[in-house]
Amino acid sequence: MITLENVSLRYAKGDPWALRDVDLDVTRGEFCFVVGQSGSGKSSLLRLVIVEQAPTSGRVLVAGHDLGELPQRRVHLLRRQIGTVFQDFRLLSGKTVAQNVAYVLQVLGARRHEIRQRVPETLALVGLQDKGRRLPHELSGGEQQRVAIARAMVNKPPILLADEPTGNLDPDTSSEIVAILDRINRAGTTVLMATHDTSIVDQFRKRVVQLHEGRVVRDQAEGGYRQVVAP
Ligand SMILES: Nc1ncnc2c1ncn2[C@@H]1O[C@H](COP(=O)(O)OP(=O)(O)OP(=O)(O)O)[C@@H](O)[C@H]1O
Repeated sequence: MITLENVSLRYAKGDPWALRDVDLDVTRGEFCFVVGQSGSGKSSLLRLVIVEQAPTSGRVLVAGHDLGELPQRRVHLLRRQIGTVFQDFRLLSGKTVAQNVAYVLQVLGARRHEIRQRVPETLALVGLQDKGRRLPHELSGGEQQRVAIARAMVNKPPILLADEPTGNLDPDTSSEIVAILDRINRAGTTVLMATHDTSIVDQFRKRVVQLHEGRVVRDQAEGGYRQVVAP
């Protein structure tokens, strides 16, 4: 579903490498954490997948498309297949919860009856069926992040990217949010989540790809945040 082949990235000549010789293959239906210290390249990796950034060298394939060969006019079609969630929620403050979620479908030109059906369905998926008329500032941080997840999922993309989605949340709320991502993953969506939340990674035991100075230094099934070295 997401493949990086020998990918390196630096933002400008003379800069350090943000990513270096990265090989990664995330198959359909996987849940994969990308971990590493601040500046290790996690966000850069996600930016390549969403076509916000081209690699300096190497190949990136997403949902069967070689991004190096994807014409600019097709990029928006690929992005429709990728839901995104960020640390800072990025909701539209003047719109209600339901309007925030509906907006995506409106932009995609969905029919009104489809919007009327999909929005409550998706709010129920994240447990916010009773909060559709609230404004974002009337919600807790965890609830705002649920709205962001609903917005990301309302058009049923096969891929969900999450960049530090628990960065602004307390530990219990963080667990709830990742439990929702886990549920979405179990329903078939491929999830790639960048995080430096140690307890979340240890709790959920998914595939862990660890970056250090742009290189993959660990790729472990059901891993913890830190590699446990056998005595
Ligand atoms: N737009 C940019 N222009 C120039 N350099 C950048 C840019 N974005 C990131 N970098 C550099 O690329 C490297 C990797 O950064 P990146 O944001 O991918 O790391 P990260 O692991 O996501 O960090 P954090 O956890 O702090 O978000 C860093 O050296 C950073 O300074």
